[in-house]
Amino acid sequence: MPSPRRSVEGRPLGVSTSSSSSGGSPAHGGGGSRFEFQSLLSSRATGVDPACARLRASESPVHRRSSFPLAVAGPSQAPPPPLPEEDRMDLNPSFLGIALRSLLAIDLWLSKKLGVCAGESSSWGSVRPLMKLLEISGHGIPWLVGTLYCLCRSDSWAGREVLMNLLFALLLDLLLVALIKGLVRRRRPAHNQMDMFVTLSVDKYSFPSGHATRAALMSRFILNHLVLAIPLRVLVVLWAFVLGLSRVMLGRHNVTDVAFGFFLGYMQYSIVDYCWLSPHNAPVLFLLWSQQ
Ligand SMILES: CC(C)=CCC/C(C)=C/CC/C(C)=C/CC/C(C)=C/COP(=O)(O)O
Repeated sequence: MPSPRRSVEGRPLGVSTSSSSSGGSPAHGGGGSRFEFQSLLSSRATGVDPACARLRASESPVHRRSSFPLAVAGPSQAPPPPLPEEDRMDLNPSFLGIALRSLLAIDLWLSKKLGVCAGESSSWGSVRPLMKLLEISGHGIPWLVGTLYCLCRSDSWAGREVLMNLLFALLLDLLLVALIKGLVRRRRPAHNQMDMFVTLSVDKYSFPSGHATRAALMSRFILNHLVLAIPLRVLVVLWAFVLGLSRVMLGRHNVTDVAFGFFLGYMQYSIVDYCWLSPHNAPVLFLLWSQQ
C-alpha cells in the first residue's frame, strides 16, 4: 500500500504515481486519496507541475473545506460529495464583504471626523449658520420655485426649452433620490441634528445626498446651457464642491452618501441630455405651456 506524504495537519498531500495507476488505495479515509488522485490527474492532463497543483489545492479554501473533514473522519464514513466548480464564487462575497465593511468603517470614521459643524458646540460650531445657508442654496424648493418663475416669465422659445428641461431635471432628481433613499434606507449619521428646512418623508435616510445630486446636476446643466465667464464657471464648480462638503461637515451625511450623490447627479444630467425635450419631440408639452 502506498504511503502518502502528509502535511503537518495530517492531511494527505498526494499519492505516488504507482498507486494512482493502480486505482489508488485510500490512504486516509479513502475519499481523501481519491480527491488528491483526481487533482493530480487533472494537473497532469493540463500540463501543470503536480507539486504546484498540490500546493494550490491545499491552499484553496474550497479544497480545505472538503479535505479537512476527510482527514479526521474514519474510513467507514462516506466522503462528502465534491463541491461544484461554481462554489468557488462563494468566496467572493466574503472577500467583498470584508472590503465593504472596511470601506464602511473608514467612511464612518472620516465622516465623524469631518462633522465639525454638526452642532453649535462642535469645534466649528460658529460656521454652522453659513453651512445652513449653503444647504438652502442646494435645496429642492428654491430651485423648483425659481425654475417655475423663470418659465412663466420667459418670452423666448429657446429660453422656455432650456427651462422646461431644467424642470424635468429637477423632478427626475427628486424622484430618483427618493427611490434610492427608500430602497437603501441608510440612517443619517448619529451626530446629525434633524433640523432641516422642509423635508420629504424619505429624507430621514441619507443615501444618497439629495443636495450632492442636485449640486452635480445643476452645475453640469448650468455649465452646458448658460454662457458664463470663466470666473463664474469656476464659482459654479466651487459651489457644488463646497455644498457637498458642507453636508458632511453639518453631520447630515457620510462621505459615501455625498460621493455617490455627485456621481448620480452627474449621470442624471446625461439622462436629461439624452432625453432633451424640444418642440420637435414633445410638441404637446410646449403648446400646453405657451397657452398658460
Ligand atoms: C413644484 C413641482 C412641479 C413639484 C413639487 C415636487 C416636490 C415634491 C417638491 C419637494 C421639494 C423638497 C421638499 C425637496 C427636499 C429636498 C431635501 C431636503 C433633500 C434632502 O437632501 P439631503 O442632501 O439631506 O439628502
